[in-house]
This record gives sequence, C-alpha cells and structure tokens, in this order.
Amino acid sequence: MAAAAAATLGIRSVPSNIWLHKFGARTAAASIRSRSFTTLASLSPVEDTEDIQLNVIPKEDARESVSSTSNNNNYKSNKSYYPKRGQTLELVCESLAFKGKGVCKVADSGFVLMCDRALPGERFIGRVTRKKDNYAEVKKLKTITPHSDYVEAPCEYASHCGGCKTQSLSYEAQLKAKEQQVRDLVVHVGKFSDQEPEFGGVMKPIVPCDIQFHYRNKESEELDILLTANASFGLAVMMEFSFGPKGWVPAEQLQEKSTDECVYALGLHAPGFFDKVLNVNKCLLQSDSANEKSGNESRATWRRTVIVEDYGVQDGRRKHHNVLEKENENMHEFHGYISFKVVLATVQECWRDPELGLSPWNVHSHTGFLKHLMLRSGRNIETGLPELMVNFVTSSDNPECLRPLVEKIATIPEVVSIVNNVNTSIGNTSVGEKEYTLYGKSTITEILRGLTFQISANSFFQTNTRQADVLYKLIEDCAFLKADGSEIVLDLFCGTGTIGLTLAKRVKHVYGFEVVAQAVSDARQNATLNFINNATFIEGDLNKIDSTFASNLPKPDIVITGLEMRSPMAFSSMLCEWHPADPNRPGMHIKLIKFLLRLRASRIIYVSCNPATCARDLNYLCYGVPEQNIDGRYRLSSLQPVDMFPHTPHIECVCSLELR
Ligand SMILES: C[S@@+](CC[C@H](N)C(=O)[O-])C[C@H]1O[C@@H](n2cnc3c(N)ncnc32)[C@H](O)[C@@H]1O
Repeated sequence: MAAAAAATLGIRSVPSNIWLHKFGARTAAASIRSRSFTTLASLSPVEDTEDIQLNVIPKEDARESVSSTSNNNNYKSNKSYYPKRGQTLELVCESLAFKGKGVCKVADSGFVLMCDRALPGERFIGRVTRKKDNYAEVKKLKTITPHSDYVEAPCEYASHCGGCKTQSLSYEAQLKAKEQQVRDLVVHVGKFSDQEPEFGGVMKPIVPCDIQFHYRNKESEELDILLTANASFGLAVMMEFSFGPKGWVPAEQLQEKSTDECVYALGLHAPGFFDKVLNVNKCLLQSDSANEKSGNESRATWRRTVIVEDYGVQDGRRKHHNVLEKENENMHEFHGYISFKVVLATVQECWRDPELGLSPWNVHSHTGFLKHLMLRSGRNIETGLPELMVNFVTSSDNPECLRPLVEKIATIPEVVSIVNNVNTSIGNTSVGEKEYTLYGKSTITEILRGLTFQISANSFFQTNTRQADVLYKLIEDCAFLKADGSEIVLDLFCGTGTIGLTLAKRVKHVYGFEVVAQAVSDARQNATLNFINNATFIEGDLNKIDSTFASNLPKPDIVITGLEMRSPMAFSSMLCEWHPADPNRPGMHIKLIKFLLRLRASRIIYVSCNPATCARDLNYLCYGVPEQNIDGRYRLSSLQPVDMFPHTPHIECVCSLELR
C-alpha cells in the first residue's frame, strides 16, 4: 500500500530510512549520515579551554571505538561514536530543532546532540548532561566562535528567560532556521521527498512576522521581545507571570543584585525550571536607553518616554490614558503592552506588602496562595483602544484576599476585567475549577478579520492578533471556498470559533468541536455577536471519539484542524520511537486520524504549531498507518510555515491536503 501511495503521490521518499516508525540509534545515525552536513562534533582538544577540560573519549567508553584523525576538524572516525554523560566536547551547531534546541552531530557517526541556546554556526564547548539511546543533551559551557548571524540581544533577560531563545540571531537567520526545521521534519518524519520537483511547489517559504519592522528602535524591539517572552504567548495579547517564594537570579548576576531582590518573585520561569521564577521588574520598567535616545524619536519611543517619565505608576494614569485617547491607528498592541506594564508594576509594587497577607505558591511544599498573574489584552470594539483582563490564579478559594490588589488595578483605565481562577490542584496549570469576576466584565473583546470575538480567561485565542490575521487569511486561501453557500465546514479544535466563523458567511454551515466549555460558550456568543446563524459549536473531547462521532452531521467538504501544542512533546517525535496508538502522544489522536480517513472530506486544512507532530500526522493522512492496516487517502498540496512569534522557537504551519 505504501508503495502504491508513493507511486501515486510522486513525492514520497523511498523508505530506505525508516525514520518514523523504527528510529533507533542505528537508523538515526544511518539517516543522518545519509544527509550532507559539513559541521561536525570534534573530539580534538581545544586550545583555549581555560577551566574547561575537554574529555578525549577513552576507547572503552565508546560503544564503538574512535579511530584516526584528520579532516576539517582534525578528526576522523570510521565508526560510530557515542558520547557519555559528563563528557565535554567541542561542537558546532548545525541547525535548530523543535523548542529551539541547537542540533549538533558527532563526526561521521552522525550521533545527534541537542543543546539549548546553541545557534546555527556557533562553535562551542558543551558537556553531555543527558544521554538517550539515539541522542544526547548537552549544556553549553563556552562559545568558541559565535554564529555568523549574531545580533545583540535587546532584552536583558535574553539569556535567562525561557522564552526568546533566538534573540541574538538576526531575524533573517531565525526565519531561515525555522523554514529549514520544517523542511527537515517533513522530509524525515513526514517522509515526503524534497528531491521531487513537486516538493518545491508544496513547501512554501515561511511567512515572516511584520511586527519586526514596526518598532525600529531597540527600545521598541525590546517591547516586542518581552511580549513574546513567555514562550507560548504572543505580542501584546497575553502574558503569564508566575509567583514564587524565592526569586531566581542568574549566577553571573548574583554579585550585582541586592539580596532582597531574591525574595518573593513575580516574573517568568527560568528556562527548563518549573520552580525557578526570574523576577521581572526592572526590565519592564527601565527607561535608561529610551531616555538616551534623542532626535530621530519614533512614535513608539515617544510613547514609551511619556510613560516612563510622566507616568508615575500610581498617579499618572489619567494622563497616559489621555495620550492613548489621542492616538488611534493600528497601535493597539503597543497600547496593550503599556497597560501590561502598568498592571505588572502595580502588582509588583504592593503584593509583597505584609499587611495584605498574600503569599506566593511554593511548588515544592504546595503551600501559598498566589500562583499566576495572567494578563490578556483585547480591543474595545467601539474605540479600538486596548482593554485588559487581569486573571489571578490562586490555590484556594478566597477571592476576598485579593480585594486590595483589585482596588488598585481597577483604577487603571484599560483594565475592564479582573478575574480569579481558583486552581486547587498541586500542578502548575492556570485553568481554575472555579472562576470569580472581581471587577468589570468576565470577558474581553478582540477584532480579527473584521469580526468581533469575545474571549474568556480560559478560552484559547491566537496570541499574536496581527499575525493571526495573516494566518487566518492563509487558511481562507487554502480553503478554496466556492462561496456559493453550499459547503459544510468542520472546525476541529475550534477554540472560540475564530477560524470557522471567519469562513461562515461563505458556506452553508460550520460545525465546531472543542473541549473547553468556556471556549464553546464564547464561540456561540461570538456567532451571535457577528450575526452568524449557520454555525454550531459542540463541546467534546476529540481524543475520546468513537465510531459514531459526527455521524449525525452532514458530510463536511472541508475539515479544519487547528491543533494545540502540549508541553511535554519537545523534539522527541523526531528522534525517538513512538507508538501510533499512544493516546498521550501530542498531535492528532490516532482515532481522529482514522475518523478523517474514513470521512473522506475533499480538503483538510491542518493548522499546527508543532511541525514535528504535524509532519507525522501528514504522513498518516497521506500514506496511512501500515501497522494498523490504515490506508492514506490524501495528497499534500501545500505546506506553509508562518512565523507567529519572532525570537521564540515557535513555528506555525498551515497545510493543505486534498483527497486523492
Ligand atoms: C491551538 S488552539 C486552536 C483554536 C482555534 N482553532 C484557533 O485557531 O483559534 C487548540 C484548541 O484545541 C482545544 N483542544 C485541545 N485538546 C482538545 C481535545 N482533546 N478535544 C477538543 N478540543 C481540544 C483547546 O482547548 C484549544 O481551544
């Protein structure tokens, strides 16, 4: 069957490397070796090692011994080499993989080493920290030669915060790396052949995020970057801060910081640590470099200067509001940002006050009250001005404790909603079992593709509204709607109904499925708000469907599937073996894949923010799952990467599949 599919589709690679289903160390090495690469890990001693002692691997430590030396790296091996935990190597980063980890390879064997914060082209010394059968993780100890697309990272937290890992890579290089990553995954996981002429037409160049060019000065870039700071959140639309009992200060800054800065933190998680919170205070409030700028001052800088100089956090709000009211245009993200900054400053200013009796959540002892502060911005649909939702996530049900904070925040004009999500679980999630509205409304609004959307605290909404507009336009283009009102659209993972509703006016009916009750209720409300009466939203878990799923609905012509990235997936699907029936695997559940293959809608538009699982699911839909006797039925007609979040590892893909 697979062979037949290959013949029909033309662009499937010959399955000599079984990347997808049997990706053990041997196959990994073989597959990687079959690709051309010029940068290799070296075992040769490094001259300038200072305190870093490079380990030359003893023969007995390698599974297969290392032989002679000499090639570009003065090293040559004719056998595989597998480094051990604790060993120190000189490495060159070749490319970026999922989650922005740098990919390096051992000479000749092609054994893969992944290193956080290594950037393509960078030569560095790294220590192996974790070893798996088919790859190892490495901690960067020292850069020997930086990558060639180096730019100065504008944010002071760049090297410590878990969000914007690629700030010091030029934006062009970031785009190139993201595009390459998608291409690699589609070829090696999806098993589509990039050697076929059709591939060029299928794989589109990445769509950049134009926000890069909106605020040209460094200050403004810093704003953008901060707004993308918490990995999954985007530009001026949503930010999540965590409370912690002890602030985390990077080792190199310990000397500079006063000790009281380490006590009770509210900020961003240190990369890779669920229990370390980097206090975000100065970064959002500092004015130094804005004040240094003169003459050629952009509007953005001017606004920022106004805020910084005249906008006393407590007293100047009205003044700032007046400034905002005089402004219009498409600057609402920036306005939203300023409001974020003021809310954060206000909370930072008073939450530690002992009289309030508020304590931060301790992830180890499971004590404390305040877990997260979530800020979400939308737009007032009449004025276009930003409106903000402030969401306190607490560990227990005691909203009255928040009253003094609420009173202060409520005086910020842009704040229209303050809610409290109560999450009594010991986990770190922000969705509460209970939600209280402590001030104003329980939702905010946003405008997207000419429609108005209402968003609750726990409903998904694309976090970079400006780029979401671009994304949704691409989806609309891929849908090739007849626009004669005859088609049925099935919008899976519909969130607040955004994608389906943007198509609704040109089709017969939209059916949306979503697991979060609040989002379903928002979606229904959004249909009403936009006078759309041909959309039905249904609550349900798409991982738990049975053979009767959607059997009572008319057969859809177009299926949109807009998946979510779930946290623990990393790049494992690219490098590790996985089982297609594993219900915990991220991406689409195999039951859903089977459903789609049975359904045979003419077109599927698969929107994903995880190119690894996306590539795997595309493989299923096109080539089937031979182990389960499932035949593929689709042809990948286009794959469009989109950069929604510059400086972060995130990549969105819009894939169009046509029924064969
Ligand atoms: C990335 S969001 C996309 C939402 C929407 N398609 C959009 O573009 O705005 C993914 C959505 O899938 C929902 N979701 C996640 N797992 C689900 C499941 N098992 N069943 C149904 N919906 C799910 C989430 O609640 C979220 O609203």
